[in-house]
Amino acid sequence: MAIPVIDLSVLWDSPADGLSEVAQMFTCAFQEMGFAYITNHHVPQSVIERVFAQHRCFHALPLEEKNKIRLNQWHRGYLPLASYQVKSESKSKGVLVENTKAIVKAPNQSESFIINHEHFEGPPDLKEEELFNRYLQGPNQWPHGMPDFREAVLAYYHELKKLALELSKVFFAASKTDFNRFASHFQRPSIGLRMLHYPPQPSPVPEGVFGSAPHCDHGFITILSQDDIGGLEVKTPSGEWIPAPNMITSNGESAFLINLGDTASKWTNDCLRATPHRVINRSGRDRYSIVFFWDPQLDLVIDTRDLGTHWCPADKKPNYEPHTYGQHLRNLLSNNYAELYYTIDGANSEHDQNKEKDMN
Ligand SMILES: O=C(O)CCC(=O)C(=O)O
Ligand SMILES: [Fe+2]
Repeated sequence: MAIPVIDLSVLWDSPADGLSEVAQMFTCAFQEMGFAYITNHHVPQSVIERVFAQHRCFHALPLEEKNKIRLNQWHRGYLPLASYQVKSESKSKGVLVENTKAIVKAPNQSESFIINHEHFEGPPDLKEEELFNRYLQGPNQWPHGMPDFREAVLAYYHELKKLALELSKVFFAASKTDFNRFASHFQRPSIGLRMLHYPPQPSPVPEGVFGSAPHCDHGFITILSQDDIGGLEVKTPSGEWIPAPNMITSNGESAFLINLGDTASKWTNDCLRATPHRVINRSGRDRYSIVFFWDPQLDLVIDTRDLGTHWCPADKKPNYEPHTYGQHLRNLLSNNYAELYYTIDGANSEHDQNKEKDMN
């Protein structure tokens, strides 16, 4: 079983017909494999190459420099090598597919630089200082003296935002639902952009040690870009791990890999799949990837019924109770990351520091 390729050309060439055509390909891809390459995505190759060049420069900095911007309680900054171990188990279509505790024996063999949406992208009626303390609404951290890095990352970020919005329209077209009903929930999206460096893993790779342990993503849509080192693997519905290498199209452009997170899968009543994936870097070389997590506003209620009866017939009860995306995200992050967070003055943050705070 191969990872399908979705060519987005028709989306730009004839938007109305193109949308339903792409939505059909999207449905096929996500009912089955749960991963797809997208080509002709309109993100300039120069923007991708520039951000990867800067990505390498950042991770080549001395550890001391990177540690100055350690991951803070707004989930922004630098996460050192092997500091984080995946704990959440993975379900796909409601069925346990990765018993994480039994499989994972070591922290992820990767280091990351993470930015999220800019905190000033918050509700227009809130003052910045109020917003500052709200869940996940804080400032990004940037390495000192690297203006080119910041510029390259933000250029990439803004291109991917545009692309992700188009992919959201495809999701709603696949759900036979008018995107405009939800557009406002994507005006202040929850975005995570994670730039991962995977040093080569020793050979043979010990059992249970991963660059990225098997997991499903938690959110709505993920857009991944990677170098040509390989190492990413995707679990097929029949339980086989298959490689998901970088793909360069005939016009010399890098394709993106896209997948759905748990939120999208639950929203569709498990009809579309969130698929487990993992990274093992057996190449003997350094691997670099960039993951763009595109999620709705934290207060959006995820309710299958809001997508009509396309994914769940009227006479059936949906598999999940309605819940806000913020509740889901908070559970996930506090389960997996909270003890890693550093406050601005360098001390570890309280585990549940933000528990009682507002969700917006
Ligand atoms: O680095 C990769 O290729 C995948 C990383 C990933 O799956 C994630 O960060 O969620
Ligand atoms: Fe992932």
